Amino acid sequence: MDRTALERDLYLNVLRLLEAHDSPTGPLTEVLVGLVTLTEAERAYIELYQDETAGERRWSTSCGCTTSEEEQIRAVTSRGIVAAAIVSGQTVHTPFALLDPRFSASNSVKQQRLEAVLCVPLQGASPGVLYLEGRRGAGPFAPEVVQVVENVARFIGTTAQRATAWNRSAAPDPTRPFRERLRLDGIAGHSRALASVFEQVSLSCPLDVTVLVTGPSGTGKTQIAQAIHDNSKRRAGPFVELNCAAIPEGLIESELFGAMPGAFPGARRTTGKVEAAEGGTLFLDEIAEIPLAAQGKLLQLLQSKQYYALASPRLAKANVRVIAATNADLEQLVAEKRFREDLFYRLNVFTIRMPSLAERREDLGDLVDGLLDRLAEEHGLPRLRPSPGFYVYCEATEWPGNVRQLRHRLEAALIRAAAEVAAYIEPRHLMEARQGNESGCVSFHEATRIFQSNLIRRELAKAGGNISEMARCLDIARSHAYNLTKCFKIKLSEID
Ligand SMILES: Nc1ncnc2c1ncn2[C@@H]1O[C@H](COP(=O)(O)OP(=O)(O)OP(=O)(O)O)[C@@H](O)[C@H]1O
Repeated sequence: MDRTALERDLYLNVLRLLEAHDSPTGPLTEVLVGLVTLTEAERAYIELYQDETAGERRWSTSCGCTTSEEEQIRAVTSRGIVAAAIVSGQTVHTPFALLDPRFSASNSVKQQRLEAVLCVPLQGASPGVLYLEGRRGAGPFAPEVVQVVENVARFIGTTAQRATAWNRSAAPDPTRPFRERLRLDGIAGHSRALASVFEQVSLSCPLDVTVLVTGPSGTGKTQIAQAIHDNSKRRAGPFVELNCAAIPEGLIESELFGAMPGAFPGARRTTGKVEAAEGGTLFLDEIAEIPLAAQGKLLQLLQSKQYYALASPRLAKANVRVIAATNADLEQLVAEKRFREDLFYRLNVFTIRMPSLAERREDLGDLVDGLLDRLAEEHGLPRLRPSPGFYVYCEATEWPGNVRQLRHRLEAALIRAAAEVAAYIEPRHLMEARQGNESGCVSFHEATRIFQSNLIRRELAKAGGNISEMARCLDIARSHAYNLTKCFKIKLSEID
């Protein structure tokens, strides 16, 4: 087909796109196919952003890209070429990015050995680009081709935005009404199961009732207790947590209610958690572990809002709201006479059950993003984005330890990826954690081995694969450096 015919077909597809009533993703892909054919580009890609920094991607679609090529393009988008196009509002065209002084220093440009790139900003309310890369026909994109691509970019911006709106409206977020009304900081997810937990939070938070949060370990019960407090009348007061499983049996009463001198040998006046939570919320985690003797005193506190500190003759008043949590079957414990029935009924006024991660797998993507952001901040590490394959891997994995296990595995993956100075977090960064024990934790020995392996890999890469040079930098004998390289199965051919 000659160029004029290709151009005509391309503009026809743009017109069809402008008329599309349902999801415009299909017609947009047709336009990209037309652009690739006309321009002889190897790949075409559209991306829209949250803001001008081109940092947070909102939506993208591509033609001629495998998933990993799309990932590679994203590496460029966040760093240089796309940012330059968006910030200047001008087309960026380079016949050879690798030799172009504007971009040649960029790691991603170097890694991909980028040649011809044409990047045109989209017209419309949100920043975005139309990005063409590679030339099957060699040489730069011809000026008349650049003109056509600029024409197309002028029209498709608004439609691409419609695609993002369509995607969002296709999957309404049931947690949204609650997020708009309540403070639910850092609780990631948009599943129906999570929305129904939020509904229970919204019902219980304005009342001063005792709440029992149940559900498997690591599902976020503590977070929900905090959310109830944050949205209650007591939010300006303290939120005091006591993990009943973490305190030795003999100390739990003094820990909870405080003690006076003489309560036990060497006892001084100590403030208990009940007093510390005055005016606020007392969160009793792992409530099933509270010894029977302390259960009676807790019942008295719940019934009369009064208690005795150890060895105190004075009945103290308490203005606290109690939230308790457990992953145990309290009814079973009651049947086994290991938990007081009257206390169980007192605690069980309003129950919120946290679903396991298996019951809300659609939250995995949100959890991965939210946890990685938080972990990067906590450790002062770069906010590395996961590759699309990473999400797929997480979704295909069982998480018996729920969000806690996911968090630990992500933490290890982020640390590994950052140590490697990787562009993305990839499934292999997670997979190494499989060498950890069944609880998902990595032992000290294993963590040290992983650290050493990453260090050798990195230093070897810096030394251009030269073991003697790497040994000199690390101040170790060459034979030792060689053995380490062998022991960690590092292939010199993989080092670039
Ligand atoms: N929806 C969520 N969004 C973000 N982080 C979460 C979410 N749910 C749990 N987490 C994180 O997972 C970890 C475990 O959560 P949490 O301690 O609240 O679980 P738990 O159910 O109280 O566990 P346990 O029964 O062992 O006490 C915490 O680091 C928490 O921040």
